[in-house]
Amino acid sequence: MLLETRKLTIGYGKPLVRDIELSLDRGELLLVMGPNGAGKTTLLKTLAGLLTPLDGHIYIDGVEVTHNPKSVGRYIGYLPQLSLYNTSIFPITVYEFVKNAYEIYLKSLDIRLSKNEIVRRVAEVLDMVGIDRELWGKSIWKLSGGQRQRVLLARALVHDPLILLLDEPFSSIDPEGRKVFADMIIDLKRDKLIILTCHDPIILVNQSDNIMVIGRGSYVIGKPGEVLRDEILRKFYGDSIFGVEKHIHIYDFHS
Ligand SMILES: Nc1ncnc2c1ncn2[C@@H]1O[C@H](COP(=O)(O)OP(=O)(O)OP(=O)(O)O)[C@@H](O)[C@H]1O
Repeated sequence: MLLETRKLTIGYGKPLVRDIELSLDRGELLLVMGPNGAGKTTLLKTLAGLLTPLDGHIYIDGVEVTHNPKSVGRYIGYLPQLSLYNTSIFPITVYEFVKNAYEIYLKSLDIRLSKNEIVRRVAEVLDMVGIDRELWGKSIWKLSGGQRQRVLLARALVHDPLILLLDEPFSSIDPEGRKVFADMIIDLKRDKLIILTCHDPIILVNQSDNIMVIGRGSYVIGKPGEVLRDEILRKFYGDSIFGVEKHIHIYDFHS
């Protein structure tokens, strides 16, 4: 298994969700759902080594990484929630944003590449996510929401990680852009494990192997058909769930 957790308890001082047991492999897509404040971002940050779990264990490729965040870096690409990037702190171009992240990664692992190799990889990954070359010199704060998400995806992908953690990647993307972004994710899924938080599972439900719903201190995980059921979702979302024929809709008050 590429990523496993045993009795993982996440939270800030006091537990948000206890005893999370995950067993996930390459080529899989896990959608993580749950109401606002349930702990979705906290889970992703904990798996990314950015937060220390309150209890339990995380294994990548069979090796325990729980208290060794440095060892997680090469495996994981993390796309944070866009809201974190809404304010411009300092001016940085699209190209520099991805290049800086790559250089920091290489330095952290003491990997030496030539300038040309770095330039080639950054160009390759920006092309891969479909960012036109005329945008490369533009400040990332001047991009549209959808373009910025692509740049964040490029940054998450630049070191070719096996695990991609995507925190609400569809926020601020219009329906057409969502479809394009979803197709990119489906393509990446071929040789990676992807864990993605979202409020509306519909867009990727047919490609997901498992769905996890977290909330009220607990969680459930299973095949989409086992989890996306009225009585299960009602447990986590209460009355904000309503079923219409075979579709389940969730009110998204997030934005
Ligand atoms: N740095 C922090 N310190 C203390 N508590 C925090 C911190 N960050 C988040 N929290 C709290 O932890 C809980 C879970 O937050 P988290 O961001 O993981 O939820 P979420 O499920 O991702 O929510 P959303 O759907 O709104 O993004 C919330 O109650 C939040 O206020």
